[in-house]
Amino acid sequence: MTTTVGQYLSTRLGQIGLKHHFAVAGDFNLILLDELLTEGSTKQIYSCNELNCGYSAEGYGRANGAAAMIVTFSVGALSAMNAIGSAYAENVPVILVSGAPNTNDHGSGHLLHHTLGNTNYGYQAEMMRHITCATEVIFSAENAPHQIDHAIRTALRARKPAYIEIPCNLANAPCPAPGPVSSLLSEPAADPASLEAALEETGRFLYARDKVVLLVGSRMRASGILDLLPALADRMGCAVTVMAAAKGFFPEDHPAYRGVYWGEVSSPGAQELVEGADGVLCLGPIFNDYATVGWRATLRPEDTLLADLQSVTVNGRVFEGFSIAQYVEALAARAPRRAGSAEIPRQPLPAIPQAPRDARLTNDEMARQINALVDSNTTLTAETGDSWFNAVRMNLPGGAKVESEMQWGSIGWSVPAALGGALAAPDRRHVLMVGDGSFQLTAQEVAQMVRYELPVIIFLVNNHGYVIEIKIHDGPYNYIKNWDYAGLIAAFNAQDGHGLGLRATTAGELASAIEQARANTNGPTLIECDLDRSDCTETLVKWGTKVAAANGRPPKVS
Ligand SMILES: Cc1ncc(Cn2nnc(CCOP(=O)(O)OP(=O)(O)O)c2C)c(N)n1
Repeated sequence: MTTTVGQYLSTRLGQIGLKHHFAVAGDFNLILLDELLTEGSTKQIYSCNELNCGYSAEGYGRANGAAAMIVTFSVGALSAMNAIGSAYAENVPVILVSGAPNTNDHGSGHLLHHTLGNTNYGYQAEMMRHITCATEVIFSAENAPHQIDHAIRTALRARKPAYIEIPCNLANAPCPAPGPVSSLLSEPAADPASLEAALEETGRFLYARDKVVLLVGSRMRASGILDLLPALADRMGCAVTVMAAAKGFFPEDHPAYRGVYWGEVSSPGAQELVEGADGVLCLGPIFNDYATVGWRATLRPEDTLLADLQSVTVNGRVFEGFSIAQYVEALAARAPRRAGSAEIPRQPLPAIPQAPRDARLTNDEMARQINALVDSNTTLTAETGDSWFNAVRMNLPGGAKVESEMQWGSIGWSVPAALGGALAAPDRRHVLMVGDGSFQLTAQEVAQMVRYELPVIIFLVNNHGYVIEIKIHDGPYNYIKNWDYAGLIAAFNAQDGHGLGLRATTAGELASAIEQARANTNGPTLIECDLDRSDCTETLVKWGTKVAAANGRPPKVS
């Protein structure tokens, strides 16, 4: 029984749970795209460019567990690399598939279009090795199944992107048909001795302490066990905090929840709670410069247990040989009760008073009205910028989710990512907060939201410039050309669209726009929120000055 290389790939993508794949056509991938259409396991979704294609796949992978994208060689794949970098940094398994030159051209001395103008076609795969967990260049149809399975299996296990290169003359070449997909989906069993040793050392850490706090980090997105965390909290009876990049990873209506720990820009009481605890059990944290507010929010190593996706470090020992899912599942069944930290009451987030309807729109009023829109079935995507700080200060109902990109932080990510998330989870409400600066990088993907009739509610935060950069370090380079953002929708609709573009300059106009957005279920609603440039969150100002100081550290004199 045989199939073709492209249909083998298509079958596998459907078997691992994808319902869509993203693509931009190019002459090196057209036959491959045909094979995917013929096999039909996943719907082919088109993007305006390969960078947006990658961001959409990354956003889809966050909601769906994995994603795939098909681009053409060199001019397509190199454009997608920024998005694959995001998938790598944010632990999202995106399968990047690139069409490639005909196998007969290798070693022929032929110069090919779209290449660097020499006869070495291997540079793309070499570049991809640095930002993927597996890179497979297919040269024979017979070996293609093994290579495709290896790339997908590795991506799923490592929670990282993988790269597959398919020559244009092999996409419809016959190859062996696939065996059971279980060989791609099975997780390696835990090493019993290592897991037991880690749990025993964890017990010694916890029994020696009373005021222990759980701190949830953004790598937990890749763990697949966020729904297990309340059970662990209930078992231990301790307080739970989340890092900013993990906002929404623990239900905020759970009695143990105590807010976002982000150093001096934490939720009220969270910094004192975490830094005053005699033990912090960290799950999947990323302590980078932004998360530590310029290396100022650091925990005492001797009082920190660090549980990462494939290892646990505690009491000066490191344990591997199991996944964080296996570790947390076992811990939730045997951890000692450590309720001291939960005796400290939760401090509420400062309430934002409702502005009069005719008042000039402010950042606070915008955040208040967006927060009111977020319900238990909402996914809120927050772009790099003051949108991070607006998202972090919101009160989330249980079930609400927040997607951000605080490790990679590539502006423009959020617009295509919100499209991907909306495709992956059509039963949820999708709300996007994106600044004017970021929006200008990937704005055209709103046209694809119109095309695919995705009712994403977009809050375009027009504070007239790169305000996050202004707060870090100002200069003429932070001021951008203003657009008629609401007016863009008319261009994107182009006779056949259901997009809606609205502009809000007062509290009342915003309230009315949100009501219209709720009713617009056949396409995106872009609400341009016009703010004064000086109007941003206090936390952004405080955080920006500290990050600027960290960037400005003088070189060490040796
Ligand atoms: C691809 C990429 N290029 C440049 C940067 C640096 N950067 N980070 N944030 C910004 C400005 C963001 O401005 P907006 O989206 O308007 O956000 P806010 O004004 O802060 O609400 C830049 C220019 C970046 N983070 N990513």
